Amino acid sequence: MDGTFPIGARAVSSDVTFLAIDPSTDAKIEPAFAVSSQDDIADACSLADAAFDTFRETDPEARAVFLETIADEIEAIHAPLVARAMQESGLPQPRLEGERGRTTGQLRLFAKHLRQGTWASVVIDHAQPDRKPAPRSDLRQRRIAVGPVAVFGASNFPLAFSVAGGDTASALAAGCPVVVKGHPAHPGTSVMVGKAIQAAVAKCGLPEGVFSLVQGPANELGAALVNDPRIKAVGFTGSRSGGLALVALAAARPEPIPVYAEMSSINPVILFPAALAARGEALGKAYVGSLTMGSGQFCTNPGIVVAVDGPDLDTFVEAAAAALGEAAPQVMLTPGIHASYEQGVAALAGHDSVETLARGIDAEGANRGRAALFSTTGKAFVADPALSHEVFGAASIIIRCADLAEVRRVLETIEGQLTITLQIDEGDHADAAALLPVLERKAGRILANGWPTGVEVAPAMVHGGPFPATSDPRTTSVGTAAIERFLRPVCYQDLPDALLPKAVKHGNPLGLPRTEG
Ligand SMILES: NC(=O)C1=CN([C@@H]2O[C@H](COP(=O)(O)OP(=O)(O)OC[C@H]3O[C@@H](n4cnc5c(N)ncnc54)[C@H](O)[C@@H]3O)[C@@H](O)[C@H]2O)C=CC1
Ligand SMILES: O=C(O)CCC(=O)C(=O)O
Repeated sequence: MDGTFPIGARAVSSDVTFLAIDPSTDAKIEPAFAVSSQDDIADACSLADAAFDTFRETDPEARAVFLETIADEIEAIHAPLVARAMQESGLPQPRLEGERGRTTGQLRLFAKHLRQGTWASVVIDHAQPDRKPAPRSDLRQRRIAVGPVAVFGASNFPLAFSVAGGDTASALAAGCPVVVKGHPAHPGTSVMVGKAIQAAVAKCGLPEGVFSLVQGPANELGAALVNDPRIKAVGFTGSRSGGLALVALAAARPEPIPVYAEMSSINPVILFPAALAARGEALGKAYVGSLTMGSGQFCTNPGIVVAVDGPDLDTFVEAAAAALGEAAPQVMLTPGIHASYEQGVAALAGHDSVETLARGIDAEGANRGRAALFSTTGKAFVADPALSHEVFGAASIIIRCADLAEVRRVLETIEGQLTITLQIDEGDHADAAALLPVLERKAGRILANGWPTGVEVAPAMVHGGPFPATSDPRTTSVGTAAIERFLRPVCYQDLPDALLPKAVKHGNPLGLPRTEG
């Protein structure tokens, strides 16, 4: 690895460099990586703009082959890539092996989606020259790519939500050139994946500006990228403050653009009475498994549990506290994320209305996240919005409610969520059904008798939700529907066949599915 980053077909170096940090030791890791300059951003955006018209009109099959080639290139560097990602993130090998599989699987799923063709949403309203009182024109609608897209890699998924993650895969599938702003926590991983994409661009004979990667430790870099007039949309996963900063920048541009930011969520889990009575102990153990997985560094982490107080909840709490007390400390992603976790846990521990139920095993060593379990009452939770703020890491609050009406009030109080989980048995169906309309207003995904962590990458998936889970609740950042963020409709009225794009030509040369009327 040589420390350069890919802009179009070039490998760019700089005298200004930065180093990654191994969070398990706080030691700096070689090599030094070039910091991108404002000129590099302008170059990347200019190349992306130049590539746009050619890339967006490639046949779906050509883009499908491109996505598959990226997957192949990433697989070809599997072992060194996983090794570098482990060093830079502190995440264990099996997790990163799985994440690599999810990344390449995601690219291949978008390839399949492109071949299937519904994404183009072709609608043909045939001309009705004899219609009375006025004839109808021939109207043909398809969707085209919005333009070059800026993608911000996430710290907590150095592969699946980073340089070749879901935002990049969906934007490239749509036909948008992509400029990634790599997360400064994993520059080596970013460069390795960025160069794999660069190789795929060359192998597929695509214009070089289809992909570039810029990186560096400063936020200003990301701000400059969002402000570049050639960028037409932004994909982001990270903090609420970061996401909102980008939304504000994008809205203040002379030409405002959409920002699809996935930000904060506390992912309530509701324990309904019959389920709690039947399997409180098992639920307690399983909950801690989901909570402590990956040191809790998932935006889908179960941050609150809501249930009616009583002996059955006590059984759940005892099992959860016992399991959490044995939870081994895990290295967190960055010193900053660890510090902000410690701060969040200290604030909860010091809150007058919050009881600390258990802490995970303590350990020597840098950036070790020690799990934490708290409880409070429904009344206290409703009274203090601070208790519903995300603590990013393995911390969670059990909310003891007086009755199901208070459970409902708690759910009505919370902000928008990525997920809400129901633990239900048949005896709970009526109570759950009564609550469902409230839950639908709050979350992008409602699940029963599972746990929210571990999002399936599939056509029906919604990884989104009302603010602050995301900045735009109408879409998803995971699954094939994510492509819709980067497409817009264009209608062709009475254009001669010779001028029509292939997608809407009379003979349908691309064989795309059509709705005709
Ligand atoms: N909900 C979620 O999925 C996640 C939440 N987080 C939260 O974010 C905190 C910090 O973690 P990070 O991953 O570093 O997230 P972050 O939001 O601070 O940074 C993510 C990316 O956005 C850029 N960025 C942030 N603020 C910016 C600004 N004002 N202008 C331009 N660019 C900006 C950063 O340079 C980085 O590339 C965590 O402690 C945690 O609370 C982090 C990861 C995932
Ligand atoms: O739970 C998952 O698999 C995905 C979580 C996620 O999107 C995130 O943490 O950013």
